[in-house]
Amino acid sequence: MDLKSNHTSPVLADAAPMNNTRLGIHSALLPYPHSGSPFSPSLLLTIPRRRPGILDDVRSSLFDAMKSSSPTHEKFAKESSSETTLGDSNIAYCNWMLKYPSALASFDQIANSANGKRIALFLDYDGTLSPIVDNPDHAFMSNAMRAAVSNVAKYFPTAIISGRSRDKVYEFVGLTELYYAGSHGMDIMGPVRPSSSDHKNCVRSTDKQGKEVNLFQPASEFLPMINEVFRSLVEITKDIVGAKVENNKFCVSVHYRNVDEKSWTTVGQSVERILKEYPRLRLTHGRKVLEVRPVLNWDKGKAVEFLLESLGLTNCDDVLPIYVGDDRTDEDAFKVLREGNSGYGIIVSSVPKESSAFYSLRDPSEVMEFLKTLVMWKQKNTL
Ligand SMILES: O=P(O)(O)OC[C@H]1O[C@H](O[C@H]2O[C@H](CO)[C@@H](O)[C@H](O)[C@H]2O)[C@H](O)[C@@H](O)[C@@H]1O
Repeated sequence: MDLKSNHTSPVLADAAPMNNTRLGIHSALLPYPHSGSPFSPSLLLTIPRRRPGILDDVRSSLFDAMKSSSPTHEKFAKESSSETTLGDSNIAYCNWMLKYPSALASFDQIANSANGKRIALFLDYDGTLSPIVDNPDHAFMSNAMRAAVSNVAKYFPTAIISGRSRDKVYEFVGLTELYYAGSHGMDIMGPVRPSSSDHKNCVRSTDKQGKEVNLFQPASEFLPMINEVFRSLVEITKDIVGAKVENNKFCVSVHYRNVDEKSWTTVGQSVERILKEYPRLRLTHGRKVLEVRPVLNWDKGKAVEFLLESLGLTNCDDVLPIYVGDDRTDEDAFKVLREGNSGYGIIVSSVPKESSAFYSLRDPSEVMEFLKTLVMWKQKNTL
């Protein structure tokens, strides 16, 4: 089966991909050119194509997007002023915290909102539970963090929602008492609920312990395409020193953290060249990573809604979902909670960045403190 077709670039402008999309059915965006799509129409996204003849703009905007995907302290200091010092960037961070207060310093406020409510906890993995490291295969979480997550899960339903493949993130976390969503929410293993079995692409399955679970994989039809594009991306980037392609099952990551900055454009253009042949795939940006994923109206925000529904926690006034994450893909979840006025997003960042979150934490060690504080608060309140 030919998985490709010649359409113009599927690359989305980076800033706010979802704002540039229109929901609805579009036959050209079906994963395969056949009728009777397995997708619910509302899961299909249409994406505006770029005008031809603006290649230079495209190149520089791609490079800018790649550059800004994971700002460092030094970069932020340089951008703030020509004579900045570390003190200035601290001031900028403190100013930023006026808008996104520390979830630790504001814990009493969070606890007040949580009084009499059931907290549901959603945690991103990379940069949230584990520090960002150069080698994605070595992004291990500490035993102390594992213990903190395990403890918090004793009191609140807890799910990990990651861009990694579900198997990989489970391998890193290794806790059976959690729910896991991999591939940016396109691969969810959650509790069995009669309501969620109504969803298309939802099947009963068993987890590694033999427990009955619901498996939701809205992008399952894309699997052959993703595997094919993974191989092409490995091939096209094989001579770029430091580039690494990771197969995350329903999406592919092309890492450029270890690539010399002079070659970042080459990485970006190589990915764009491959994606030109796959109009049903799109490109988004993460932390020094380009993420190739299906054109599907499904993201971490939808995954949160799906899990809440599976847990029987939808439309309940006494539920407070809390989502902790560091990446642009976590913004979809922050938005769902903010727009629904239903819970709190907590952004993990040591530099100021615009976010739909309510609170902030500086790094994974503060995330661990926050999880421990939640447990202590719950224990105190259940005595
Ligand atoms: O949703 P997440 O759990 O945050 O996953 C997002 C991506 O995380 C990983 O990449 C990032 O972390 C790596 C390890 O610290 C780092 O080397 C890389 O530069 C970061 O982008 C993961 O490897 C990707 O596949 C995930 O999509």
